[in-house]
Order: sequence, then C-alpha cells, then structure tokens
Amino acid sequence: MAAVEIQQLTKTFGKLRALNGVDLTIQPGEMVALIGASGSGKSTLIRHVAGLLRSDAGERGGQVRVLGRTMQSGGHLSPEARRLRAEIGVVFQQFNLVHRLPLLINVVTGVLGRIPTWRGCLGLFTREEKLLAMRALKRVGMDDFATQRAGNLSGGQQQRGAIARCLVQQARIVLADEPIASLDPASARKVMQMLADINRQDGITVVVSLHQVDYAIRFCNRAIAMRDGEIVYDGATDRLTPDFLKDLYGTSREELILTGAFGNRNAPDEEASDGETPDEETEETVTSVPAAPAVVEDVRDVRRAAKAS
Ligand SMILES: Nc1ncnc2c1ncn2[C@@H]1O[C@H](COP(=O)(O)OP(=O)(O)OP(=O)(O)O)[C@@H](O)[C@H]1O
Repeated sequence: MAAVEIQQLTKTFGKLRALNGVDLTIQPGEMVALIGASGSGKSTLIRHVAGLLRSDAGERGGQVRVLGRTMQSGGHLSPEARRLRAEIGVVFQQFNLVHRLPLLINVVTGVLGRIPTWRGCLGLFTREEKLLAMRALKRVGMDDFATQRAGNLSGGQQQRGAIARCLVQQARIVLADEPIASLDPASARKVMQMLADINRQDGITVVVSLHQVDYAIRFCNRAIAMRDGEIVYDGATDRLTPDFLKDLYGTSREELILTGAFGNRNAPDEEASDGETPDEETEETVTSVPAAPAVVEDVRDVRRAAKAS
C-alpha cells in the first residue's frame, strides 16, 4: 500500500493550470524532496495531499489516495478525508503554532484527532497527553521552552515545535511545505535533521518542499522536480546535476541556492553517527533522543520536571 498515490491530479486557478495531470506514488518510509522554482506547483500539490485544496471537478481533476484510502477524487473530498487528515502532520513555512499559547499546549494539540471533541474544545488534556508532548519536545531539543509562548520563539524553534506536534499526532505522513525557507542556515539544518530523524527512526513518510536544493540533496534520497504544474524529474537526488537544476530553475535561477551540495551528499548519516548532543551555537548538529522526564502535573511542573531530568 502506497503512502501517497496521485493520479492525473489537475488544479486550475482562474486561467492558470497550477497542476497539470500529476501522477505520483510515494512509498511508506520514504523521505522525498519537492523542488522547483517559485510558482511551479509544490505547495498546491502538498495541499491537495493534505486535503486542504480540492482538485478540478469531474474526471479531469484526478484523484489523491493516502495510505490506501481516497482523500479526494474529481474535486470532492471523500468521507474518509477527516480521518485521513488525522494521520497527516503538516508543517508550513509560516510557523503554524498558536502564538499566544505555550509551546507545550501547541504540541499537545496533536492528540486532538484522537480525543473527544468536547475535551479538545475545553483544552482538557490529561497528564499522559502532556507527558507525551513533553517527550516529543525533548526529542526535538525544545523541552526547555515548553512553557514559553510560541510567539516568543524563533522560527527554527517553532518549526521544531511543529515537528513535535506531528510526533504527538502519531502522524504516519508529514508534509512540510518549505519548512526552512525563512530560517538561517544553522536552524534550517536542525529542522531538516529533525525531519530526517523522524523519518529514519519512526518510519514516518516525509514529503518536504524546498527552495534550497542543497538540503534536498543532503537529506533526501529522492527528488521530485516540478515545472509549470508538471513533474519533470522523479528520481534519485544523487543523479541531479547542476546543469539540470539550472535548466529547471530557468529564469528564476537566482532562487537556486547551491552551496557545495554536490560534495555533501548523505551528510545526515555521517552527522548522526557520532552521537554528539545538539549544540545551539554550531551549524552542524545531530539529534539526540533523551529519556522521558518525570511525571508532570501541569505546564509549570512540566518545565520543572524537564529541568530536573
Ligand atoms: N489560491 C490561489 N489562487 C490563485 N492562484 C494560486 C493560488 N494558489 C496558488 N496559485 C498559483 O498557482 C501556481 C502554483 O503555486 P504554488 O504556490 O503551488 O507554487 P510553489 O511551487 O509552491 O511556489 P513557491 O515555492 O513560491 O511557494 C502559482 O502560479 C500561484 O500563483
């Protein structure tokens, strides 16, 4: 059963054909980069997979299947869409956390798809659910920030929080739409390393759209390149060539950021193998998976428990 299966997906905005008969299959456990110039259709494709956009109506719209079930077909979301969305974690470029709420509460909302609606509406999360969120925050190196309002965190920290929320959600697929576009290089590496980590350690399928082709090459085995709403390359990142990329980006060539990527293939494995602790100050970081903290009662105690552990 494929994680994502797209057939002849077509989306038209006014006169613009944003997706033109896209066919694509992604297997469970893959980490796939979506690349292409601005406006090539990457976000539109991701939003269709997440069930956030509907394709053109009728047969020409095509269909999207996720985890063997129909997400949408011919411009209609399937009755399964709501349940399927609970299995898909989404990380956007514009950090999608509620700024006025503490990070821990943002992360614990990952359980919303599994708890009764009334409890979610009242924000009544159990100790176990908060503990789950705390473990996820530890996993992404953000447990010290659990009680901080999300809006006070840096972009990279918020993205790590969003990844922690996907873990709490127990997402089987994570769709990350330009998650590092607004980040400095050190934060971008950390966020990509986190995505690679949940892909490799948890087997979560990751689809990540990237402007920085460097990161696609370093962190993903497979790249899907889009141009004008069509897939023009689908294959190994180590077969991408500078000439192909220059051609892909065409007149948008200034968007193409290649800083030594071709000498750095598969860097995450090398980094992950040395077992060092993540360092906020250095650019090259690894992901550690610390033990869970002591049982915690509420948001304040969570922080104390995290510090004490
Ligand atoms: N809601 C919308 N209404 C009208 N046009 C849209 C809408 N969303 C996207 N488009 C258009 O569809 C095309 C594909 O956009 P999309 O955002 O998918 O590209 P992208 O590859 O993700 O670009 P970027 O990397 O800049 O985010 C663009 O021409 C865009 O202007």
